[in-house]
Amino acid sequence: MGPGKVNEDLVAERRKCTFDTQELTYIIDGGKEETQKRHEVENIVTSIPELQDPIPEEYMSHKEKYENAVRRACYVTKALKNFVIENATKPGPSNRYRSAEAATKDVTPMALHFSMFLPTLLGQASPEQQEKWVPRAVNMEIIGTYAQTELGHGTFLRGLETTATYDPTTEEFVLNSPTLTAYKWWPGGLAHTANHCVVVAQLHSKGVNHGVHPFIVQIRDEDTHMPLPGVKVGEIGPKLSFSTANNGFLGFDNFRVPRDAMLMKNAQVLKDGTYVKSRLSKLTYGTMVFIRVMIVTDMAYYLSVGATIAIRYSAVRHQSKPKENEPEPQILDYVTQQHKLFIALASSHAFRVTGQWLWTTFVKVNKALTSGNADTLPELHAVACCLKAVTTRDAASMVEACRMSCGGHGYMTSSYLPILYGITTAACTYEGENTVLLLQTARFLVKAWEQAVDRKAMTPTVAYLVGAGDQRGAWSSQPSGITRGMQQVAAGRVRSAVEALQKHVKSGMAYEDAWNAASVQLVAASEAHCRAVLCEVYWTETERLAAASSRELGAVLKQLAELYLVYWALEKGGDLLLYSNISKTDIAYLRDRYEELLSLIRPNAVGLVDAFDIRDEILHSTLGAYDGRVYERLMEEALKSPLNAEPVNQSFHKYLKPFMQGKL
Ligand SMILES: CCC/C=C/C(=O)SCCNC(=O)CCNC(=O)[C@H](O)C(C)(C)COP(=O)([O-])OP(=O)([O-])OC[C@H]1O[C@@H](n2cnc3c(N)ncnc32)[C@H](O)[C@@H]1OP(=O)([O-])[O-]
Ligand SMILES: Cc1cc2nc3c(=O)[nH]c(=O)nc-3n(C[C@H](O)[C@H](O)[C@H](O)COP(=O)(O)OP(=O)(O)OC[C@H]3O[C@@H](n4cnc5c(N)ncnc54)[C@H](O)[C@@H]3O)c2cc1C
Repeated sequence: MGPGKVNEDLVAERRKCTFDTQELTYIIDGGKEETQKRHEVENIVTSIPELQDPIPEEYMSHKEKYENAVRRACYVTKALKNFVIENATKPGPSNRYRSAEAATKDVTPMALHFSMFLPTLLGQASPEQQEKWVPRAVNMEIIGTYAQTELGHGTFLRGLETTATYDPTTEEFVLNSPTLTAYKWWPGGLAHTANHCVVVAQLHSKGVNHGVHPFIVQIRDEDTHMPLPGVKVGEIGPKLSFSTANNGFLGFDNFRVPRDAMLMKNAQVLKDGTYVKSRLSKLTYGTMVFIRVMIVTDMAYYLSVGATIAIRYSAVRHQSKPKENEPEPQILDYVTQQHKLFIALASSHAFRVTGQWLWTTFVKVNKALTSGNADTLPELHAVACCLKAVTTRDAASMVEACRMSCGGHGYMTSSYLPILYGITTAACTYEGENTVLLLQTARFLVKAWEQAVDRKAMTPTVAYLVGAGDQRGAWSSQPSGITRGMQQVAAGRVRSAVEALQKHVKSGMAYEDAWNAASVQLVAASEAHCRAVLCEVYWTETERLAAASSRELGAVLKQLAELYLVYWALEKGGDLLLYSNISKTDIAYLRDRYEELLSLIRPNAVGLVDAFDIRDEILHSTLGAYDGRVYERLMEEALKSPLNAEPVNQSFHKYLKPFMQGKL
């Protein structure tokens, strides 16, 4: 196989694909026009001459990696200015911004500017403040981040210690970090990239603490980039991944900012220090809801990357000889390999579809909020919390399964899978630690259960709870039957958790202690509810998409969605036996059907990942490139190791030789 030639296994795989991969690409991108725009963006990014690295990023020092990431981020952002502006001012799930991924293999130090700083200005600043700050932020005359988490507190926002005390004599807020644990800790880009940030601090005025509020704060001189007097800022050091994200710490010592640094769309402080309450205190948490909604689509993307790498590699890789007289099979032909990988493929579609649904819900709720109606906010918060938690947990474990499915080569950084795992698993913690978020959803479910028992009107995502305890109904192993079964599991789990909670309360426990005692069950109830939502949204949307697609593609889309449902029905077999009318025979049928679905998807596996249409320059993987030249690429990358620049390393003369000769 010469350079540039496509691996023959991949050629054969592509030949046997039964559907038009481009038709699916258009669906994934949200239409032909979106695919074209994404290609346009990618063409710009991949032709930036400055993006050719002198040596692979992995071999750079910590400091060099950061400097290189800043260089790349600047060239990419400059080249993509128009798209960046469009994306920043019209947010929503789109594959276009993925092209920014080409800026760095890891996370760009400008990520927080776009993902949280700008959205906070758009969501929390008054119209006058937006006029002042948004154009500067959009044009990147200033670079910002979102500084909320502290050394001492990330989850418990009411426990944050940074203070912003209003001084009416100068009409300024005085920012302070009264303790070590009050230092901001984690914000991306904070260390050496940002010169502004949104700081979340306890607002004190006229001697009263009004709780946490957001402030826009300049932390570095716009010209010299020196930290301003009273600001202590730096980097938090190496971590599992995010090595180029430039996460930082930040402390304040009597640092003064003008009154209008407080973002005043919701609550306000008047010149004399009078505090004007927000009509809804939780609006301060709005940026977090927005990001949690976006994360669901991020996870769809990360899974598409993991699946592309592992499935292409599995088509190229041959191993073992089950039949002595036949060639070694492609590892993709092992059903256990299909079991590891096809669920990642299906989950990517499930999360994309659900992410889109969640975004539509978010937009509707925000429209209602603008006209003063906050009735639907609790449901949005509840569903965004559990979807963020479950999709990040699934994505992290499935990306790790993709990595392990590539055997030893999956452990190579050049496969990209270790980096991808580091990025994906971070999402289980950031933007709300997963268990904490599931417990938020549980609060909503407990109330919803009480309403369902009283036969009150229910909001859409929990409507299935009404009457759930009365009649189980006949089991059906068809997709809509499985979806109903997952709802029965969720209802059963919610009921059990509520009963546990009530039992603890009746035994004399304080409600908070009873909550803690029942919390394992409460988390399980949230997960079950979330799975029911995922199954329903994915199947309903697949039926619509399949009906609007060619017969060939429609069939494949349905196989994938059914695989997702059957996989989770089997995973939750115990719960289904407890809470639905499924029988042992039904479970045996589902096992057979699962194997059948794996074999139906097998011929299209490579076509399905090709349809994700992720360019090699963005995939960054020796194992997953389109041409499948896996071994050549592994060797090419290995030869780039600085250790291979000389045949004998100086450590031999300095240490090894004297050591081996007993002269050390
Ligand atoms: C690239 C990576 C970038 C990463 C960036 C970051 O990580 S940035 C950092 C990201 N950091 C994080 O994500 C931090 C995670 N922590 C948090 O979000 C919050 O502190 C908390 C929600 C855990 C608790 O907050 P608390 O102690 O103030 O609240 P509570 O438990 O007492 O509940 C009171 C009521 O409020 C309701 N409610 C709560 N939130 C919302 C909302 N957003 N909307 C609407 N409602 C909401 C809740 O349902 C409850 O209603 P109920 O039942 O009474 O009717
Ligand atoms: C890669 C990365 C990037 C980040 N970027 C930013 C950023 O840009 N800006 C920013 O402000 N922050 C950022 N963060 C911080 C992040 O938002 C917090 O780490 C996160 O919210 C979790 O908070 P914590 O670290 O305090 O965890 P903790 O709350 O201390 O969690 C530790 C354990 O305690 C448990 N726990 C805590 N409270 C409860 C409870 N009430 N009930 C049950 N269990 C509980 C948790 O489940 C967990 O198991 C980032 C974090 C990471 C890892």
